[in-house]
Amino acid sequence: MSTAAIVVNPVKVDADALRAALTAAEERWGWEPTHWIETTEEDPGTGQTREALDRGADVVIAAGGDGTVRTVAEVLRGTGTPLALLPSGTGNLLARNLDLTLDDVDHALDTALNGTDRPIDVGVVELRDADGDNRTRRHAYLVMAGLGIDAQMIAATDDDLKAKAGWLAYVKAIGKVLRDKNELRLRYQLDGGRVHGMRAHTVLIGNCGSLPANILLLPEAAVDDGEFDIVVLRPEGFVGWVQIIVKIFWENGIMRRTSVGRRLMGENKEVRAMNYLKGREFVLKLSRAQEVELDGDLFGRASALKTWIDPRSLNVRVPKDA
Ligand SMILES: Nc1ncnc2c1ncn2[C@@H]1O[C@H](COP(=O)(O)OP(=O)(O)OP(=O)(O)O)[C@@H](O)[C@H]1O
Repeated sequence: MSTAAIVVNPVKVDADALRAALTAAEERWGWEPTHWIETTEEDPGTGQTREALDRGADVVIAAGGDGTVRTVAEVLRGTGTPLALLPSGTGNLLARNLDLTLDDVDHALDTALNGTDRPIDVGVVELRDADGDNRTRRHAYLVMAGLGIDAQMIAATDDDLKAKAGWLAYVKAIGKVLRDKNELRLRYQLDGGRVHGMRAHTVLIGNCGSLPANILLLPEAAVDDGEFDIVVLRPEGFVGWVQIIVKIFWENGIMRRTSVGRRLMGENKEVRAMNYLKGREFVLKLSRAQEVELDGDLFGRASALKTWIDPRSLNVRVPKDA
């Protein structure tokens, strides 16, 4: 008989309801009782996932928000043991990008115990700390890494508003962050090529296309194409920001439905304030240290980073009919 382990963030999950649903799913599919392991503030999932692997779990279910999913995935990367998702945060970035059920616990558990495995790419990043002693920290991310305004936006986003208003909270945060002047000078190298220098406000490195707030910013990014899609935002002045916001709303179909939107976008959908790059390895050096964001959580300040794709290194459970 097979056994699952579930890594639960008890702050995010109704434990009694989940235990009952788990027992029913185990009975439906003939699985042994699931190992129930809770995260703590100090260890948000690393030790728990290692314990699940040590116990020989056939699948590890992450029950929590994007931070919990990222932490569990970081440990499962390269092991072959599949990750199943029981979305319970506000973002659910990976589940959205994989078109998984967001609000049906029984369906999510059926997928965990009786789904099929889909290999996806994982982003790996080495962050060089800002304090100059050249220490590096290595992390994995599933959806995106960001720095510049993106990370500041996450820091400035009010959690209550995020819960109530979804992506509107980010629009408010963009306004707040833009009041600071914070252009970065950066040097980057893509796939070992020439070193480029540029000024920018934000760099987003995407493994999937949908960002927090469920906004599609990187329409071509696919989770298993072995490549990142990178977008560098370098707007000049107010018009540049308007162009970017219009472009994002255009890609999401919001602007396309209005005549104002069609007029603003015009015939030519190229926006000079946005640069798109594609590659497997990206090295970035910054003129001053910046807060870095991985899958929507902040990871401290870094003055340089190197990131690469670990292709198809994580199995994710998806429904058999997906
Ligand atoms: N037992 C616990 N008690 C208090 N805090 C916890 C506990 N377990 C985990 N945490 C904290 O929860 C955070 C992770 O939350 P998680 O990613 O599950 O949800 P979230 O960030 O609200 O998700 P989303 O961004 O999708 O809304 C970590 O900061 C971690 O320290």
